[in-house]
Amino acid sequence: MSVSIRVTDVRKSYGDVRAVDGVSFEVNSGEFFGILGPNGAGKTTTLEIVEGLRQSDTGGVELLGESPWPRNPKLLPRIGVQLQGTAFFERLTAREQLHTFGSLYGVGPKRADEMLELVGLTEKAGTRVEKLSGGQAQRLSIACALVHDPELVFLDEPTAALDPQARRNLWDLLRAINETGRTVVLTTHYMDEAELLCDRVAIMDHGKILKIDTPAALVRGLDAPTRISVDSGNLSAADVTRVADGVAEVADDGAILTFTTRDPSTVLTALAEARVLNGLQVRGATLEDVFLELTGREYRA
Ligand SMILES: Nc1ncnc2c1ncn2[C@@H]1O[C@H](COP(=O)(O)OP(=O)(O)OP(=O)(O)O)[C@@H](O)[C@H]1O
Repeated sequence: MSVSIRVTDVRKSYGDVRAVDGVSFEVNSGEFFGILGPNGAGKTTTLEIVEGLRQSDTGGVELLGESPWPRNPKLLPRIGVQLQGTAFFERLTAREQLHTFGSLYGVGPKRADEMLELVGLTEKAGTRVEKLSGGQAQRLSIACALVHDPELVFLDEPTAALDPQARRNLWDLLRAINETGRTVVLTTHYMDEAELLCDRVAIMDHGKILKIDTPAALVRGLDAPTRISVDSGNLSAADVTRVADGVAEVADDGAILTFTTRDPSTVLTALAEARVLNGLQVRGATLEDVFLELTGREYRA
């Protein structure tokens, strides 16, 4: 497997703020790689340094075997960058926007129209960019990042501010892009998005990478108990401990009774026999629990 991106001990400060504080990671060719962290974690700054849009204070970046800084024109046709807060040319239609972007790379109008189709915007081809919805604008900006068929795509919080349906549609699109063999690097502050899309995730906070692994391995590494909840009213917290051995952290908020166990089979069997499974929800650990374990605090995007 070849390495597309190699980042070694990169640092960047803005005055007193250490935005990126000794970050190292590698991204393999064809991988879907995520940088996950709350607001201000340093994701965008890291990405901009890797893309060659920003100079690091110290440390090294190798992008497709080249140095992205100082600005490296050889890399431009090979990478696609979708920026946070899309900057479109004003007063152009979606199609004109994409044709203009394409022409900067010597890409003809046919390919630009194919991209419009790929992101599901053919019907909006004649609509001015300022009239597009948030989700449509995000998809157009992704089409702009892909129009020259780059082998590596960077997406900075592509689903921020989208409604749940639009996010899901965009996830399908991003998956399809990765399945064509392109390397995708995405930043996000959505745990579920990282868990669902990424082959590997770097969890970032306060300018540092806390851990990198597959979402499954990160969660497995926690060895966390299973969380079970049922409607309260059918049994009290005291009943739970009586009904089933090995439960802990019993909490009743008046509507839902929640507790944890390391022996879900036995507990669920006991609850079923006691006929108190109404409203049952069973949840394993998530990346949210991983973040809590790593930082000692709840995740706040
Ligand atoms: N141009 C800048 N000048 C000064 N400080 C900056 C600048 N850009 C970022 N910062 C600061 O650096 C830190 C990291 O910011 P960055 O945008 O990289 O984080 P992020 O993880 O991408 O956050 P978000 O999810 O909000 O985009 C923050 O404290 C931010 O306020």
